[in-house]
Amino acid sequence: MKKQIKVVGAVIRNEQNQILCALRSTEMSLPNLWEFPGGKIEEGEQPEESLVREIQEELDCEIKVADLVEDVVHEYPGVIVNLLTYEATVSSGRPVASEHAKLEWKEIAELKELEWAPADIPTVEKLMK
Ligand SMILES: Nc1nc2c([nH]c(=O)n2[C@H]2C[C@H](O)[C@@H](COP(=O)(O)OP(=O)(O)OP(=O)(O)O)O2)c(=O)[nH]1
Ligand SMILES: [Mg+2]
Repeated sequence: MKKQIKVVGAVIRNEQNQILCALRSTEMSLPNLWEFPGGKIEEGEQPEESLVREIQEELDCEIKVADLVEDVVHEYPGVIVNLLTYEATVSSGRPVASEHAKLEWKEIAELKELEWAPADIPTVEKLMK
């Protein structure tokens, strides 16, 4: 059976209603694709807790997590990913990329111009509705 992983991603919005988009680096899996920053849920964690932890690790800032945006199951060649995306805002600090190649704040209308990781596309579509 294919490995299944549970992953959380943050749809971080600023005061101008822009969304923080993160480009995966060449050292990561799915290189050069855009994603909502986040990562794997660890044992015993609630998804919201994982997201706060992952954003602290990856972006060195604190977020406040709000509503669920999408719950997507996507089958990649080697793994099945269950991606939960949540609305979030920065509550302390400023996002700085430590693992990603870059971070960009984008207008909702600009999101479709980026090349997203496949599991993220339903979230992007939901945001554009
Ligand atoms: N974080 C995140 N991962 C995603 C998204 N879309 C998507 O397909 N993935 C995939 C890529 C990875 O195979 C998997 C987990 O992502 P990850 O590399 O961020 O995991 P992580 O932060 O826990 O990092 P690590 O411990 O494995 O180094 O989910 C997304 O929007 N955000
Ligand atoms: Mg990650």
